[in-house]
Amino acid sequence: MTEPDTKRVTDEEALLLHSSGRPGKLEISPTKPLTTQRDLSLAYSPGVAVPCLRIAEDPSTAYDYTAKGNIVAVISNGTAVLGLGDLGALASKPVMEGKAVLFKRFADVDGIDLEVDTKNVDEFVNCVRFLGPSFGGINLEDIKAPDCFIIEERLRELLDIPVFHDDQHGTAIIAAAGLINACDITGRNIRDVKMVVNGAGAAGIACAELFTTMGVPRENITLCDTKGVVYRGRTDGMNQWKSSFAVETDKRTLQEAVAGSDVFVGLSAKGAMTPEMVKSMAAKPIIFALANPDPEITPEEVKAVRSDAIVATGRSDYPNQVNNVLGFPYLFRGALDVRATTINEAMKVAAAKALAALAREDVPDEVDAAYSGRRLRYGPEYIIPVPFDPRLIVTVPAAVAQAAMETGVARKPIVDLAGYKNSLRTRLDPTADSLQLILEKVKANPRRVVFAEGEEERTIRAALAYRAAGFGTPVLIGREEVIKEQLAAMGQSGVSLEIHNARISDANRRYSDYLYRRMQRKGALLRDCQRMVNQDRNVFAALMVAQGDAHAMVTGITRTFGVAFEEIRRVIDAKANEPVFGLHVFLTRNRTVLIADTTVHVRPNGQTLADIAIGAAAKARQMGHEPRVALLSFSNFGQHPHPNTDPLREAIEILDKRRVDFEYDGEMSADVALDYQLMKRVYPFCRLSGPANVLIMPGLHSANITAKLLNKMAGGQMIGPLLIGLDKPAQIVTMGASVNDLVTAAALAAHDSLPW
Ligand SMILES: NC(=O)C1=CN([C@@H]2O[C@H](COP(=O)(O)OP(=O)(O)OC[C@H]3O[C@@H](n4cnc5c(N)ncnc54)[C@H](OP(=O)(O)O)[C@@H]3O)[C@@H](O)[C@H]2O)C=CC1
Ligand SMILES: CC(=O)C(=O)O
Ligand SMILES: [Mg+2]
Repeated sequence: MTEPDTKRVTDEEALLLHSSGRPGKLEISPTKPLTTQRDLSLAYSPGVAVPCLRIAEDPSTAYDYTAKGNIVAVISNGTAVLGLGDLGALASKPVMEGKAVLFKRFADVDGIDLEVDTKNVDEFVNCVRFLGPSFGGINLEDIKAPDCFIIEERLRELLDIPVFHDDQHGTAIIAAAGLINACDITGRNIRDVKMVVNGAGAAGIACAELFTTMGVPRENITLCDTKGVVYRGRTDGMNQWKSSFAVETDKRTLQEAVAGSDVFVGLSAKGAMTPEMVKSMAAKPIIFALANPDPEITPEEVKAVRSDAIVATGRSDYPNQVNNVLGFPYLFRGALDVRATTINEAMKVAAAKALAALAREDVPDEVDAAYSGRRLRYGPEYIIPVPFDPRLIVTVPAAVAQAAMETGVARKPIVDLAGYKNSLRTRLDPTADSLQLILEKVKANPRRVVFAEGEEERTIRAALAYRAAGFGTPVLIGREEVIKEQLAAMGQSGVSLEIHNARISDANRRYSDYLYRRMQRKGALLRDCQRMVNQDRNVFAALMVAQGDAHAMVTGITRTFGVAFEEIRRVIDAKANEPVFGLHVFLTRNRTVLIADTTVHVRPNGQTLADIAIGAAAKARQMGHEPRVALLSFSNFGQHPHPNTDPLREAIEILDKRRVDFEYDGEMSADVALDYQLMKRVYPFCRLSGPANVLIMPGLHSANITAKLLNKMAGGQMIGPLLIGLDKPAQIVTMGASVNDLVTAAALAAHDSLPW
């Protein structure tokens, strides 16, 4: 079983993430141009009056003329924040922003968080009720029981959009999916299981309800809370929702209830379950310890006493993550797409069954590879899909939308379900996905990465973050006393890191000899090589990689790219017959573009441009994109013959002769490359079948300027420069790189050291 080896993130890192740049995790961006006076006249007064009047006449047109149909409000009063209790409305905001970004990331739903500062049920209901028309749906979050039951019920009656309490139904759907499969794997019929649900709050009651809908007899469920068993006749700490699960029994404690049971579902608090209780359960017990952030009992504690158990938690660092993140984004995606008036039982059951069925399917290679080290094969350690499975966005919303149509709550039924599934596929950005999968693959195969500029504070922080993220062992080059001083200044004096001081390293002689063998016919004496090994940390770091003492290296914040590159190249060669070049990956919501060569060749000739195109196309494929390569210029297809466009035309001829297996064309200007309608209208002969996603620049001036302008001025995410084509993995960041940039570069270098 995979176990969490360390605390994956430190408190400091979590605070830094939330406070860095624009504080928080969300921003709102316009979808229409607002540049000219005409834009303003259309989007605002007078143009805006027209849709207002249409909506007043026919409210359903709000879905056509406003963003309503894709917005879900994530609303809380902070009375049950995760398992942390009543922290109040404001303190719940990080979780609500978090849920909003998960909506966006996993299902392209625009989530917006609202923290309502009242514990009064009537006030809360009134507030949400009157805000309701603004949204396509309402996701209630972290509201304590029993208030959450009353709030949800009343809002469902008052509003004609889906109102869904995530902690109830999101959790119940995922737990039900896990239960279906755990029963299947242990050979149980869901109708026969004896179950204890510990926690009689929002999540516990809703899970028990959905389990009964799925076939578990009500009398087979024993509900427990802080007062023990919820039995018939109990009066202490009761409410009508608990009463509906009160059973006739002599048992009074969790310990008594659990003895002999098949299933334990914990939705209570850390440590509520003990190893003794686990021992007393039936053969092949099913244990869902779902309290967040710490479960009722850890998988290690369970396995120590019962190796035959199937265990799930709410955490991402153990197998079998039963967490509502697998549910709410996709439930709402499906519901919004058919303009559902509600999310009903049929839609929940459809989602649970779709999740359960997906876990039984063969896992795609890229997901499997990313989680290697874990067994992603249907069985005791894989009863539920993993959150980064790209099939979820297609499978679950489609099942939910279909159920909505079948039960008559879809205001806009989908006619072409296959077309709908295709459109779902395109909602996610494959690069964000593939980057995540790359990082997961490194976590599953941790690597030793040398951080050459080991005395720099940013580097030390990145090294700590690299290790904390589970990517492997960071190795710092520098003087131990200086690094320790830095650590102390950072409040991390007790922390130990592997440090190599080049000057006094045991490997010094071996590295000098190796370097001398490479450089003796390039004018260097042994003593020159010794000096380089002693004094130059990039050379030393590269030697560690070249000599197999580390898997990869990262550098760049103290030297310009050119200097760092030259130092590394003294030690590491290019791959045979491949050019070394720099690549930036620019990600925006609707497209991902790879730009090359942004760092190495100042005036590439035709051959080099063709080689760069081939290398960049291969990288695009590795990142999940089918490459469409454009060789860029100021000129389109011979429009302005000029010596500067000759290498581009030559490159096209070379690619023609080499019969490469990807689409390419040029020379063309950037607007033509990126605007497919313009391309087809003006240059219908162009061989690209869509807008270009790999841009090969004619020279370093334009490439480097483009990458930096986009990074500074455009609203997207830039990854890079990635150094492509070296025989051993090394990455050079820019001098202004952040700690996060360094960690990403180190992880990408680590990934390059893995066999493909
Ligand atoms: N994995 C996932 O996806 C999810 C996990 N959860 C987790 O479930 C837990 C409960 O959340 P939620 O239902 O929203 O909260 P609520 O406040 O609505 O309910 C909490 C319930 O847990 C009971 N409880 C608390 N401590 C214990 C204990 N030591 N032993 C037995 N019962 C206990 C309370 O008992 P009483 O009624 O007597 O006060 C109450 O019934 C949290 O830890 C939360 O993180 C929630 C949603 C999703
Ligand atoms: C996951 C979640 O929603 C919770 O723990 O409250
Ligand atoms: Mg919650």
